[in-house]
Amino acid sequence: MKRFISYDESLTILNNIIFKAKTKEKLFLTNCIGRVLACNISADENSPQYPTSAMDGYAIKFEDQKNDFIEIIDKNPAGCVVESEVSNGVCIKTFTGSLIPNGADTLIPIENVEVINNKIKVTKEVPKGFAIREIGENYKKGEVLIKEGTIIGFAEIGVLASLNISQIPVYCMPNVAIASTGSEILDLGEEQINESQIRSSNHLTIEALAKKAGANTIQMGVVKDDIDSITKLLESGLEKADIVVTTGGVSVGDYDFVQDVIKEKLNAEVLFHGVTVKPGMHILLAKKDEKVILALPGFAYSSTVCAILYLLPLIYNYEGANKKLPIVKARINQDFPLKMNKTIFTACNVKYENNEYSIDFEGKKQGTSAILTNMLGNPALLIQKEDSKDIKAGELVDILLLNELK
Ligand SMILES: Nc1nc2c(c(=O)[nH]1)N[C@H]1C(S)=C(S)[C@@H](COP(=O)(O)OP(=O)(O)OC[C@H]3O[C@@H](n4cnc5c(N)ncnc54)[C@H](O)[C@@H]3O)O[C@H]1N2
Ligand code: MOO
Repeated sequence: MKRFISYDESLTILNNIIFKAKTKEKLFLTNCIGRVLACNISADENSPQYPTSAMDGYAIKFEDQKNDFIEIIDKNPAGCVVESEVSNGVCIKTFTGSLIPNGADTLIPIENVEVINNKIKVTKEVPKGFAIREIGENYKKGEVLIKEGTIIGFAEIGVLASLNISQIPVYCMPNVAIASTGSEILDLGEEQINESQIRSSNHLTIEALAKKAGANTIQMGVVKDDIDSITKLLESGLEKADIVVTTGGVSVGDYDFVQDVIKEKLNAEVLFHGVTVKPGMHILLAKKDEKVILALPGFAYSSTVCAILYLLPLIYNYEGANKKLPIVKARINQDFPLKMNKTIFTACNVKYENNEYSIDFEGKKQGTSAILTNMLGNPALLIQKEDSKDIKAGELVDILLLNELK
């Protein structure tokens, strides 16, 4: 007899899965966007390495601002190293990004001087050290700038480039094998030979989700409801992949063989089979050696919601990413009673206006868990926890933003 566990229990089990030791790969910087850094990155030099000008102006000695005139003895464009030095009574014209010449301790901006016959007269004084970027202002030699486990984004790429680092180690992404089971489902292009057959969407929806999350996907297509085909499919999936995802064949029908194969043919360790969620109550999670099998229900909306709730966190876990599903608060426009004692995920429309998210259900169809079209447009999932109260219009509720996953 199936023992249904709560959504929270299922997440605890999911989050406790330990995959085999993480492997690393070295990639060029811009191929690492969204990936997890596999080492600490420290600065091997100060930035800036030398005092540098932050403005266009004249490098002077601070006390010379009182002088009637300071003589300009040289020009110091960015990218050059000027030989001359600043001493009392003389200055060097210096530009943003140029090194501050030896002897100078202050940069007086162009706007604060009058130039008369190759001399400057200070019209507005500045404090000592003005507009000089000190050694190590940006970072100091030896400072850990980016920690192992960080997700690489634009700022990390820029900092790595400034360190002249072209390749970095990142954790490998999991290989995810995906297949849909069902004697009534047809793969793309397969000929329909009777009216009961439908086109399979699940294997491709899940491939899209997994790919967007960065996983390496292995598409295994569609297999019929027979024990041998499903056994071969799962064995082959487990050989190639770290995570095998199937859809269909996990509920109570005579032809729901996926669960039997997982339990009896593969002797996999079932971590749970049955969760009090809607949709997706028949979901099954199992471990075989260091690999994971996620068997999702066949209905298109169910399998998609479950892939979001369970497969994406498995991918984040595998790559060591401290990532969470995008769950935020939103204001709901209507009463929404809790229809059953389960954690329920209902498709809604979301918009962001006046600094808050709001949701409505306009155009959303009601019916079975087959309605994938409810996820088109600007969708989110309203989350009602199983122990929660009926929702009243105008309240703040939890929603999962689906377009963030697209
Ligand atoms: N007596 C009961 N019947 C059902 C129960 C139950 O508790 N008692 N649970 C229902 C719920 S809830 C779900 S969800 C489904 C799950 O069943 P399976 O995982 O075994 O899925 P299938 O029966 O294979 O398919 C269900 C449905 O989805 C369509 N389907 C299947 N694969 C695909 C695909 N790749 N792409 C698109 N659509 C697909 C399939 O034709 C069926 O209509 O069981 C309920 N029944
Ligand atoms: O488990 Mo089903 O997905 O609730 O319709």
